[in-house]
Amino acid sequence: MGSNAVDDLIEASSGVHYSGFHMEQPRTPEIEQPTTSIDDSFHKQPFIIGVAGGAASGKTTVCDLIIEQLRDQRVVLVNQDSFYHTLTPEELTKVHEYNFDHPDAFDTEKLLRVVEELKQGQAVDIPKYDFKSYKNDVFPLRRVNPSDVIILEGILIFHDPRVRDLMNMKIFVDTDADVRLARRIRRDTAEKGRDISMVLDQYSKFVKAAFDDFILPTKKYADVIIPRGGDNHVAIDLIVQHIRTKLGQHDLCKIYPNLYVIQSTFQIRGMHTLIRDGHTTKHDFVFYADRLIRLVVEHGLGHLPFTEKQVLTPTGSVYSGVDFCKRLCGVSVIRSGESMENALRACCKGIKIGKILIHREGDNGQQLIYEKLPLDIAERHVLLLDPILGTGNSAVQAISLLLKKGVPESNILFLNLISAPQGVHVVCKRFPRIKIVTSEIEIGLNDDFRVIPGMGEFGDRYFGTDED
Ligand SMILES: Nc1ncnc2c1ncn2[C@@H]1O[C@H](COP(=O)(O)OP(=O)(O)O)[C@@H](O)[C@H]1O
Ligand SMILES: Nc1ccn([C@@H]2O[C@H](COP(=O)(O)O)[C@@H](O)[C@H]2O)c(=O)n1
Ligand SMILES: [Mg+2]
Repeated sequence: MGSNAVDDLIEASSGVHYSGFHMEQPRTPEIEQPTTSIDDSFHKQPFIIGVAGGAASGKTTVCDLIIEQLRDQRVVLVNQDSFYHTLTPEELTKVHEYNFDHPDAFDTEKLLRVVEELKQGQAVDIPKYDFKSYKNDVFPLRRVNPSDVIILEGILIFHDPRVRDLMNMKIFVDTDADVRLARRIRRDTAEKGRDISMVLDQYSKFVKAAFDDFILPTKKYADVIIPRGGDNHVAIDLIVQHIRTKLGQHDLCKIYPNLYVIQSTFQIRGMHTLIRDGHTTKHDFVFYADRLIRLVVEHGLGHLPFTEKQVLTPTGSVYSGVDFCKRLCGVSVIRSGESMENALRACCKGIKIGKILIHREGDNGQQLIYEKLPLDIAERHVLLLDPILGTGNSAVQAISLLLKKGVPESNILFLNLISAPQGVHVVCKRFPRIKIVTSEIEIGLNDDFRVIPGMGEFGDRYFGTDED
């Protein structure tokens, strides 16, 4: 990847470009401080999949199977059929001469507008097409919300390069012509109110030729070709696995391989929704923060080294497993980091936990006030605990202290609940060998260097010091 591409990625992943922002720099009035505002332009880009193939090849069936397997993701299916032009009264009188398999039969400009809006994070109204009346203005329109995954499906969805360019993954469903025709006869007679002779007539006049002239030539654009459509479970499993991997990756993970964002699920989103809600009670805040912390800790422990170990089970069989890394310690950044200690203790019996207190002076200065660390910390893997990574200033102080105590950089795992891109850049650039495990990446920082959207003062909400 060229340096320009990396810069572009950094800029995109930060929401705002902080080219003039350095942690050591005093905040001088003459330097205009960048502001990250929660504007509509920032949102995670959806993963867009295109599914093409001949009519009745099994495209919709394949899409349904992908959606079913991606059940904990927000997925929306957009059919190219919805963008058929409504026939004029004149065209309606000669409907048997109309070629529904030609690229001009579709309103591709409208399709592009709709997908662009969804990409921008806006809800859209999609027309509903009626195969019996040949109209696409059937009310009510289909309301579609922005989603993590958008699937664009249709016979000619790879035809227009502008639509193709929107796609992160292209799938071509490859089914023999005789199977397609047989399925088409069954489907169109059962569902579209046509008789066999009409279906065969349309097939020989338009469908077969259009497949050879327009659909088959787009097969070369596919990343994955699925023979046997919905019957090909191996292909569908592999596709779903790939989508999951891509969805779990924040853009920042592509820049910093040591940044790990735990894979989002509706459960995780739900817990975040609760702890971010300013109206959530202290009791609920603690409950859901604890659940999330436990997930982050468990995920973090997965990055520790292990040794292979075999044990004898009560049945007398050998089980080949692994032995946990024993030389561990936690270090919490007082005060918020202390909220993560219980989860660490619950996972690692008898773990030693040290403490660091860093005082924030104004918005920039960070001063180390107190430290109490195990004497043999240099021989241990350290799980550094702080629920929020904001500017990265405290993290840099804490990590610098651990390094001074002789802890190898690669033995430090920094665990937090939320990370601002600015903090990630600061920490990962300065300490490229430490690992950061977090549950969500934030939009950025506001004028006061507070994480947004954030969740307010974590320590106050967790320990109840914001209540009367
Ligand atoms: N593997 C399959 N075996 C049998 N019938 C199938 C299979 N895949 C799809 N069908 C049937 O064939 C018809 C066309 O499938 P569909 O998925 O709607 O294709 P497309 O969206 O490509 O037109 C549907 O009636 C569907 O139920
Ligand atoms: N009024 C219409 C519109 C389209 N068709 C046929 O539908 C096929 C595409 O839909 P798939 O779900 O099979 O991809 C295409 O072959 C058109 O001929 C139609 O018959 N009537
Ligand atoms: Mg279909």
